Formats: sequence, structure tokens, C-alpha cells
Amino acid sequence: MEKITENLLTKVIRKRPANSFKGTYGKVVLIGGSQNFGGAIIMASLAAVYSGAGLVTTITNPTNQSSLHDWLPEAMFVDDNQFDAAQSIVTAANVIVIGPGLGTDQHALSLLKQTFALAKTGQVLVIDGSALTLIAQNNLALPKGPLNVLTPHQMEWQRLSGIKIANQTTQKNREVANQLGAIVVVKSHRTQVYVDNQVYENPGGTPAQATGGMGDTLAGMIGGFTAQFNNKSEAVLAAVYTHSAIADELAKKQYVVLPHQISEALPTFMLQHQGANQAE
Ligand SMILES: NC(=O)C1=CN([C@@H]2O[C@H](COP(=O)(O)OP(=O)(O)OC[C@H]3O[C@@H](n4cnc5c(N)ncnc54)[C@H](O)[C@@H]3O)[C@@H](O)[C@H]2O)[C@@H](O)CC1
Ligand SMILES: Nc1ncnc2c1ncn2[C@@H]1O[C@H](COP(=O)(O)OP(=O)(O)O)[C@@H](O)[C@H]1O
Ligand SMILES: [Mg+2]
Repeated sequence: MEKITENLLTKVIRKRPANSFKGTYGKVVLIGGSQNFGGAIIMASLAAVYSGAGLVTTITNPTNQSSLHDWLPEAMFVDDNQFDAAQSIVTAANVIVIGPGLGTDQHALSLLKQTFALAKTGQVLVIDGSALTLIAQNNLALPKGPLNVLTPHQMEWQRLSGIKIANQTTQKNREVANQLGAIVVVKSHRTQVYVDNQVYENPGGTPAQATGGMGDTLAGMIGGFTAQFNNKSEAVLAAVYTHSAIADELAKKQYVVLPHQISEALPTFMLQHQGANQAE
């Protein structure tokens, strides 16, 4: 098993070319946030915008609209009861993130099924939180077209893979990840990423991160990174590394690190770790 190293960051995070605009940096659509879990999709959206996605649209329960815009005026909003009208936005996205705070009721299941039906080749589909639980509960197949990136914590991975947490060995996890044909980020205090038949361990992370919303933030960051950077596997690995590297830095001075603080630290961290523009 290889470790993700800091060297990867300058390879993935590139200096922005002068001749660019928001369209250069990708469109991300995030779907989630029921009436009770609005914070989850707000945190994910914050992470997508702060990691540099060009255009971000959040499809969520309408009760979350004003909080979303208080936190993040950069995000566009779509009422998740009007999903039909938003189909063209989902189809035009480079990356779709579904699941943070989505919940597991019938409406959530319907949003997930509709998203799976729309997701297509060329898109990245990041599947997190409640969406993973819904897939397990309803035995849903992953869509065939997009690059699927699953971000389960150990219990979500147990539900999805059938492998009990105590038995989640590298070998067993890899077998299921291969069967699913997806990139799988199995989150724990030492997160592992299953990608291209390889397993990478994230060297960082701190118990200061053990607070609700930390995974929602990672899902949004993976959305932002895969929207901007060409090599999608490396973009996922770099997002995982960056998430905990920022937390480790903040934890030197804080007992607990809040998810939104990771997002707020992203622009500075990414500038410090950017590599040269490919053309330079
Ligand atoms: N502010 C918000 O709106 C928040 C909403 N959230 C959303 O709430 C929904 C349910 O997600 P939850 O994860 O809370 O609930 P789940 O029921 O999916 O998972 C929590 C259960 O998994 C167990 N578990 C075992 N190993 C674990 C590990 N390594 N990491 C985490 N849990 C582990 C826990 O003990 C617990 O029993 C998701 O959609 C999530 O996005 C959460 O992110 C919390 C914050
Ligand atoms: N003790 C810990 N050490 C390192 N990382 C941790 C620790 N506890 C939690 N994390 C990280 O925090 C995130 C938690 O994700 P998740 O459980 O999905 O949170 P939520 O759904 O509440 O947003 C993961 O990225 C996990 O690796
Ligand atoms: Mg989660």
C-alpha cells in the first residue's frame, strides 16, 4: 500500500493560466440537504467553491436557501422539489456531488434515482452520506456512464459492501471496489483510497476532525478538485490529502477543527502548494 505524499499536490494543483475564466474551472452541482440536514449540503457547497470550482449550483430543500446564501452567495440555488426543471443544469455539470444530508426518505430516493438516470459519460459523480445508505438499502446499481467516486465512512462502507467494519481489510475492500468499478474513499482516522486497482493510505488526519460535517466538506472538496484538475484519480487523492493536511495544521492551535474552517483555509493552502502552469 502506498502513502499519498505532499509531492502530489504540486502535480495536481496548477497555477491558473492568465487566459481563463470561470468556465475553465468546471461546473459542480451538489444535491442534498433535507429540511433537517441543510448544514451538510451547505458545508459541501462551501468546500466546492473554496477549492476553486468555477460555477456551483446547490439543489436542496427550499428551507435551506437563505442559510446557503448567507454562507455562500457564490452558489446558485435550485429547489429540490423542482428537480425536473433543473435537469439541464445537472446534465451540463462536469461534476455532480450527491448525498450530504440528503436523508433516506422517498423524496431522497427519487432524487437519487433521477440523478443516476441523468449522469453520463464524461461526468464525475461523487456519492456520499445518505446516498450511499440509499444505494445499500435499495440495492441500486451505480450508473454506468460517469466516473463514480464513493466516499463512505466505515459504517456506510459496511452497508454498501457487506464487509463488517472489523473485517474491512485492504484485500476485501479492493475486491468490492473493483466490482463496483468506482474510486472508493474509505474514511476513518486513516483514510484509504481504492483507485485504479491501487490502494493509497492518507498519512494525515487528527481526532480534532471528529465532528459532524467533516465528511460533507471532503465530498465538496473532491467535487471542486475533480472539476478543475485533469487527472481525476490524482485529483481525488490530492483532495483527501489536502483535507487532513489543513486539519493537522489548524489542530496545532485548536482542540477541535470545524469543517467550515477547512474550507476557509483552502485558498491559501492551495496557493502555497500550487505547481507551475503546464504551459510555463
Ligand atoms: N449538519 C448536518 O446537517 C449534518 C448532516 N449529516 C448528514 O447526516 C446523514 C447521516 O450521516 P451519519 O454519518 O451522521 O449517520 P450514519 O447513520 O450513516 O452513520 C453513523 C453511524 O456509523 C457509525 N460509524 C462507524 N464507524 C464510523 C466512522 N469511521 N465514521 C463515522 N461513523 C462511523 C457510527 O457509530 C454511527 O452509528 C448524512 O447524509 C450526512 O451527510 C452529517 O454529516 C452530520 C452533520
Ligand atoms: N480521529 C480522526 N482522525 C482523522 N480523521 C478523522 C477522524 N475522525 C474523523 N475524521 C475524518 O473526518 C471525516 C468524517 O466523515 P463523515 O463521518 O462522513 O462525516 P460527516 O458525514 O459528519 O460529514 C472523514 O474524512 C474522516 O477521515
Ligand atoms: Mg458523511
